[in-house]
Amino acid sequence: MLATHTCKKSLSSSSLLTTTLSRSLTSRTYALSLHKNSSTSSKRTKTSKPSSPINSTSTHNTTSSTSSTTRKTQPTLSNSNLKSLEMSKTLHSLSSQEEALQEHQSIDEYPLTFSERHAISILYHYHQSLIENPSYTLDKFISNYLRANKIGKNNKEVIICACYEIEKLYLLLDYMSKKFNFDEMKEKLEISLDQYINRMNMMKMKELGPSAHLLPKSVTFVEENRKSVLHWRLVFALYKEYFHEQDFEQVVFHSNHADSVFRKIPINVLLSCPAQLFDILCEEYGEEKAIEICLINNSEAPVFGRVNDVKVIIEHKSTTTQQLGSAMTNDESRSDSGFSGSKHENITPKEEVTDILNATSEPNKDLLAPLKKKTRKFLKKLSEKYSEVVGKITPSKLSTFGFRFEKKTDFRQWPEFKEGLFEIQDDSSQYIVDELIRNGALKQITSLKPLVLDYCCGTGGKTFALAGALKGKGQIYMHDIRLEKLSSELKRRAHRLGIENIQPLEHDHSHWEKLKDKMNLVILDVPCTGTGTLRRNVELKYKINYNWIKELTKKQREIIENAIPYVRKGNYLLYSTCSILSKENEDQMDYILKKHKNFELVKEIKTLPLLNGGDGMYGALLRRIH
Ligand SMILES: C[S@@+](CC[C@H](N)C(=O)[O-])C[C@H]1O[C@@H](n2cnc3c(N)ncnc32)[C@H](O)[C@@H]1O
Repeated sequence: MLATHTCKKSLSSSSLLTTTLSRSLTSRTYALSLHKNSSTSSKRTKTSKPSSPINSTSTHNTTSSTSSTTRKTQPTLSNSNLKSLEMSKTLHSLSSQEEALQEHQSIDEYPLTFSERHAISILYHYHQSLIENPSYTLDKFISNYLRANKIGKNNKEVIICACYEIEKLYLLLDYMSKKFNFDEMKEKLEISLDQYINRMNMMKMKELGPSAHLLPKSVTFVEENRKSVLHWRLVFALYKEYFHEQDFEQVVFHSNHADSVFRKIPINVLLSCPAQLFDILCEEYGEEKAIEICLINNSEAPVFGRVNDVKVIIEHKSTTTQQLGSAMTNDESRSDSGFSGSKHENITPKEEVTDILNATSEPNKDLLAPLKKKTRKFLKKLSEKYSEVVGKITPSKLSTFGFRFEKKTDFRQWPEFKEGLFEIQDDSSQYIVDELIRNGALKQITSLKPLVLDYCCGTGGKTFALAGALKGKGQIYMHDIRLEKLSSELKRRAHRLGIENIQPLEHDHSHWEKLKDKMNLVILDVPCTGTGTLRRNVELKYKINYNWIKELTKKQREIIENAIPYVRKGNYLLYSTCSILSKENEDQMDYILKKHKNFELVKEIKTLPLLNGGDGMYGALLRRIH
């Protein structure tokens, strides 16, 4: 979700310095304000010696230990003498630090902007928290962090992108930071960190005045974890030096550094791909293809949308679409989306929208062609309104309702998104729904009120993409082991997309028994390694190993066994993953076909992640013969 933010923004762009805090941390501005504000305290501390870069740390340490000692005794500080003693100590150390700071302004070669500091802080804390909670996702961690720190919109995008980019390359950056001699850089970073700590301490002391002994923990925390913070600063500096806003492949294979820096690094580390995963990819695809996949995993993930046919093509009463539609000719606007009037009156005439449900011919891509035409018309209007923000909006060549945004933005704020006229969904995921469900299973189902069970529904991605083909008929049962947690998001999303025929089914629901042998379609979008989506879930690759794959394939088989009894004779089962590993895909198909002789394979699709294209996915449609 967070990954929809742009990564093109420069980490050091001047827009980053717009917050009060970051402005006050810019060395030059800070020195100036210090000069103006500190004349009184300077007078009082004529005797204090200016410190060298090295003893500026010790000055700070003195301050810090004073404040932490004071913190411990704070409850007894009712005596006014004690208070003034404390205050004079604070002012004394404050002014000596000011002098030290002014002297060393020019040395800080690695000053950090507001966003950069937060990005480093996020990565550092995220890696710490993984020790206790290995399944914590970076997405979730960043959301929580940004909310807790009330980070504004402008800074958010830059912080998120920096975190994603660095995490993607972390194996390589970590290796470089440990194996290569970056002593000069390390030394400068150390000075920079000292200066940062000093500045923070002084700012806080000034802010707190007589209560300076209450110096916030965050600053002393940095000191206590100095080594780790320095490590992350080095990782960050290396990222900026070598990879930021540069083509990764060009840098590691073809740049001036390629020979001097990168040649000695093992290939999997160079690609920031853990050894086991790299071996698995090589085994399956050969080394050349494995390298290509890893390079794609290190590239920026494209953003695909899906035009919601439920609202845009089949029926509509949206004011936003009316606005978009008003740019069309009257004829177009009427036939394309029925932009006015009641829901049922506005279902596009049957002859115009292919009736996939009742079609009887063999699967044929052209069946979806009229829908594709309508999709393009809608996208044209969307482009006219937003091209300045998102660049080109290109219709997908693969899926019927899919399109790609050239640039990323916070689409979720657009009225068209809020009204459910489009959804964010990967192109390959849509392609599987088009080919195997819309053009496959649903076309063959004769029931006028089809029953569908989405057994691992998550927040409904696959199901919501097929819902338009049902045109409000039948029933979609939604199940997930985490249903309780997901159900509010599921309902909110369904409501936004205008889908009414869904029914969440709790695990212990009494209906389960009655549903056996009744489903026209069971969808099994099972939990998997996500090896087809690693550029979106950047931390995932570090978790993939043989053991986990073994556990997952076992779990997938259990889910298959649990769900198979619900398929009605003559009807369908869709098995899908966002993995590109045969153990989770073709091997599971072999397992089903061998164990359940009453099923036959109708069609299988596998995609690999593509630069500027869809993710790696697998889908197989099976039919229960008897
Ligand atoms: C790949 S995700 C599904 C994504 C969803 N179909 C979509 O398109 O957005 C897999 C889902 O399987 C669920 N799951 C895991 N174990 C399960 C089980 N034993 N039974 C049912 N669902 C399970 C997970 O909670 C997760 O939401």
